[in-house]
Amino acid sequence: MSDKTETAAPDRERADLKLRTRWLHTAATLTEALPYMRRYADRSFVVKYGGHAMGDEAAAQSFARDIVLLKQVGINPIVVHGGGPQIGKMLERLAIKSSFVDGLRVTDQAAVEVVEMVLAGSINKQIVGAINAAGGNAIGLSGKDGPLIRARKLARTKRDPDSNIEKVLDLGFVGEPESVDPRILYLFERSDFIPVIAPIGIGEDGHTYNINADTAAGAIAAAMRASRLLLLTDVAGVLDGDKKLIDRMTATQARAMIADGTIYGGMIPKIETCLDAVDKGVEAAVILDGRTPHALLLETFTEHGAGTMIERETPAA
Ligand SMILES: Nc1ncnc2c1ncn2[C@@H]1O[C@H](COP(=O)(O)OP(=O)(O)O)[C@@H](O)[C@H]1O
Ligand SMILES: CC(=O)N[C@@H](CCC(=O)OP(=O)(O)O)C(=O)O
Repeated sequence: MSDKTETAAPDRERADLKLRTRWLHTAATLTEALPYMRRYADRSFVVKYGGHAMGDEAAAQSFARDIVLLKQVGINPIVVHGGGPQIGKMLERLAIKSSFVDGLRVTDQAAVEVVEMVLAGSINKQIVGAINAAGGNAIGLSGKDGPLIRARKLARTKRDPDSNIEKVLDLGFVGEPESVDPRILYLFERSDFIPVIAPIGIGEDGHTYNINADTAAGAIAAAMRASRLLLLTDVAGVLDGDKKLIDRMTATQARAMIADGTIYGGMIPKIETCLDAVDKGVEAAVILDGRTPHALLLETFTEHGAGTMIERETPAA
């Protein structure tokens, strides 16, 4: 009995010490984050949340909490989401065939109806619900609201390797942003509400256009002169030839890696979006792993950051 009492006191002390160390650690983390909070206060961060990054329930909740935290400390997060895999599943269920050209979904009339239903309907509302459940106030929009995104049909050409003739490809109702009217987004800057945007645009012809979510996020970031464009995907960032993560790269490096094939497939439009965004005034664009817990917070509030940052080329002196 007396033995028990004698061991209980040191145990309690050890537990107290552990707790105190944890609190000190939390305080240190907050202090470390302070300069970043001050630097980014009132600045816009456009966060593209990809369909692959959405992953499981826990990842979605972690993403939602991070977004709420960004808003809480005075940053203006603008979420633009994808949903490629989810659109694919729905098209399959409805037995509507779809194919891809250079990472873009060829979208006919039947497909575009499904794309809008999945993106602006179920996925948009899932993300809005997750952010609201995490204590935020999210509002779902598509590029047709406002209208935020006026789209034009995407013109794609491809050189036929046999004849060497440039052929025009018809991708159906795939669009690219012709213009972005950011006025609706200014209203969110001055409120507690967080916009969550589905990458759909409206054409001059009155048609609904399916826009690649990276492209839509880049155009919105440029129109908002955002401080950051953050693209959440399902890899750690841009990997070099030895599969090692590159933490910073310039436009020249990125173009060389596309030319030598180290960057390929879905990473090409992502990099092109980043290069275009920094060219148009976004301070920096980052490609990072949306499956890593709190990737957004690590990137925003720590010196180390996360993923690959693509920076504007500084002109030679
Ligand atoms: N150099 C590279 N580093 C990292 N990923 C690359 C690279 N080149 C190509 N990729 C591919 O790009 C993919 C990310 O693009 P994508 O699948 O379109 O993402 P998302 O669905 O998130 O938009 C990676 O999963 C990887 O297969
Ligand atoms: C034209 C085009 O390809 N649009 C995409 C839009 C969704 C998207 O981009 O989603 P992820 O970011 O999850 O890939 C599509 O139909 O899949």
